[in-house]
Amino acid sequence: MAEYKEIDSVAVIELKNPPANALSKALVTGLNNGVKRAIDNPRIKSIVLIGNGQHFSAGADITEFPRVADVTSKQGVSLLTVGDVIESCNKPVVSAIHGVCFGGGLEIALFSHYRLAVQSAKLGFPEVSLGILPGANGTQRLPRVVGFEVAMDMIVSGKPVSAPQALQYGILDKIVDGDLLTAAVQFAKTLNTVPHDRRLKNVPVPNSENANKHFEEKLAKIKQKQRGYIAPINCLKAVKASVDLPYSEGVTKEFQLFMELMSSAQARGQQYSFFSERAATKWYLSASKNYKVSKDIPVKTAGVIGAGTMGSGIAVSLLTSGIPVILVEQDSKNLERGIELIKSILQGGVKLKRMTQSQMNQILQILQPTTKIEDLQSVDLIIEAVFENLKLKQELFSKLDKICKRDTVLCSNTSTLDIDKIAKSTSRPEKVVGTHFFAPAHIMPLLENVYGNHTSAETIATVMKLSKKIRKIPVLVKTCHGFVANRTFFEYSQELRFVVEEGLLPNEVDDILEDFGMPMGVFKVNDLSGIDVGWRIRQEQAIANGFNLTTNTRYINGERYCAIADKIFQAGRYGRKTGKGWYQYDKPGGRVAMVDPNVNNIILNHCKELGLTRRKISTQEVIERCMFAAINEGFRCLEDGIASKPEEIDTIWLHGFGFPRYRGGPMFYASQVGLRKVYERIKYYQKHFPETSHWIASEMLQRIAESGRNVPISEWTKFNPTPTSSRL
Ligand SMILES: CCCCCCC[C@H](O)CC(=O)SCCNC(=O)CCNC(=O)[C@H](O)C(C)(C)COP(=O)([O-])OP(=O)([O-])OC[C@H]1O[C@@H](n2cnc3c(N)ncnc32)[C@H](O)[C@@H]1OP(=O)([O-])[O-]
Repeated sequence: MAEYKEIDSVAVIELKNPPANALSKALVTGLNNGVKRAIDNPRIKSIVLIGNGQHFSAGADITEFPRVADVTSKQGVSLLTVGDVIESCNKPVVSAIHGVCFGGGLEIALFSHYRLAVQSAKLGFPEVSLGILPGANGTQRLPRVVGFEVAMDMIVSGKPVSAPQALQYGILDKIVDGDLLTAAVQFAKTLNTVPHDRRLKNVPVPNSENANKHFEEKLAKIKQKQRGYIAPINCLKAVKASVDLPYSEGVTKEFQLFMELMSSAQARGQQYSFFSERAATKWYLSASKNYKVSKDIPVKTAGVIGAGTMGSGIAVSLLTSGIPVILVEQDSKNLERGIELIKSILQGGVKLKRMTQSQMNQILQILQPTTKIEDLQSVDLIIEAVFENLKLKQELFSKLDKICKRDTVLCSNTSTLDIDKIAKSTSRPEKVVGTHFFAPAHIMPLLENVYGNHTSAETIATVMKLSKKIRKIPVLVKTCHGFVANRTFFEYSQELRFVVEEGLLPNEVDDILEDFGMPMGVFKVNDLSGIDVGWRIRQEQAIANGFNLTTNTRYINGERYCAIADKIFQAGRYGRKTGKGWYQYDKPGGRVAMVDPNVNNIILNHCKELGLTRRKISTQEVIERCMFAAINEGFRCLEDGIASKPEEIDTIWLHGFGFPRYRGGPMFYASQVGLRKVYERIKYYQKHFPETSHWIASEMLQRIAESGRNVPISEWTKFNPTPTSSRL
């Protein structure tokens, strides 16, 4: 766990806990023993701490966090005790850093007397994203090096800094070239004693004159931008304590704030999210087809068909990851519009200093716009982003099948359509796969990849690998209408339309959802995505299923239907783009949503026409109805084998719909409410709304709820009554 060796008069202690040298109890104990051994050996004059493998250390071992008592135990060796041993050691201790030096890893480095790093190293305190704060005195030590303002920014944002930036801030003493160990040992040999100011607890916080002002400003920003999150606030308070209190009292304050977070439900949700994102990327179809063994096809060039908002965003994601793109549109006018869109997205990146003008120009060099689909004949992968129409997509895929080389992977950016039906139009169904991007495609992190019955493991491996390359968080699901994202979101939003039909106004519903932690209420989301888009999808579905959908429709095949959205469409209110939808906007395309009495009239008249008596609906009822409807559908996705584990559903909601990270995702939220209660409430709503089939409880949910025990989320799939896939 921590390997000890001696190079001349220098003791080298190597942190070794693959893959990221997480500071488990065992590693911390090994480190402590190593430092003590070096202290006890009179031949040793200085000590180097270094990481084995790719990183110095990713910080405390998060897998040990559920056992809060272990992490904070005063017994045995903790990060704090080893930190004290390092700092008080009379032999100089040098941390030699490569890869990442995060969280507890950076705290170890700040207990050390000197810090060296290679150019590519990254240093930071990401604890805030796990719902906690740097609890091994990081909030009291970093400000003593970099000053209040920089420490506050680093700890509250959780964003790492590069080695050159860390050198500029004074976190590093030196950046070294060549072999890190050799350089660190050489450096350590030049050191004899530990000067007073090399022990950070002895040093005052520099540049803290305006701390009160910076604190207030930051607090206001957090409350606005990270509404509902408690960790950033406690991080901020802890850093402020470094200015307000002497070191010994500051660390006590840090401990108190740390413990508050550590025992919070938010920290549980955020830490679950960390692991669920990783679990979701691990796909498994069978022993011979899974993320471990299946090989991908390298994607050196790509094609994008359709240069609308989606296609342009997808092209930007590929281009900015260094993948040359051939962009195809049907005519030069649309192509020109797409190129302008791409340029304006890139220009936005230049404005935000995410890239330079010359980097933008280089990116544009690898974009090849064309109106000839034949130009795609030799690309490795194509993503189609044309209008959501099955016939259109089938025709396109059939054409691509004839044009492209045999091993080109054909992806559809469909958000609902059955991948098998698209694949059927080709002679290579094994190469056809869904890549469902979320708008805006160059920003939203989620990529819902969809496999059909014939999609090969090689094709899946290719899109999963590509997703990571283009900085997306991929989740693999099986094909069905709407996949996981839209299947679950549909039930959520449908239930909220019923709530409006029964008594609340759209803005009242949106306020409740935003207080719950959603970044935007569902009606604002509708306005953003376009009321006309939803209307068209409903109409297409109606036509496909052979019924007529009008503003008078109340039931479809005995199922309750709410036509208010259709009435909003009929009034020419298509959403933000027309300056009016569920809300009134400051201008077409504007962002400022205002309540519109005309919308309220449409709703009230609708209810009058149908003879519906409106009623008061509580916040609890709104949350239960939309969340439990989505959760029940999530369980059905598991039953149908569309999703293979709850973590996939949660990752989709976190990164596709901005579900609050501190709640973990809808399935995790259900686990926190308790599945017994969720099940009982679903049964209750089924009794009250018998004409809505999404209130028929999933059998899997029922089994878990009736098992009589609190089944952990990791064991839920064992209760699946109809596993349709062999996936784990
Ligand atoms: C009394 C008070 C005591 C106070 C104590 C508190 C001390 C401290 O302040 C708190 C912390 O340090 S909090 C910590 C603050 N630190 C952070 O928040 C850092 C979180 N980690 C990261 O940012 C990224 O994982 C890396 C950049 C390290 C690697 O990225 P990459 O190359 O894309 O790879 P990848 O796929 O991401 O990870 C590979 C594998 O490593 C696993 N794993 C990773 N870190 C782990 C950890 N700390 N632990 C356990 N496991 C960790 C990860 O799960 C995965 O496992 P799998 O089974 O293969 O799926």
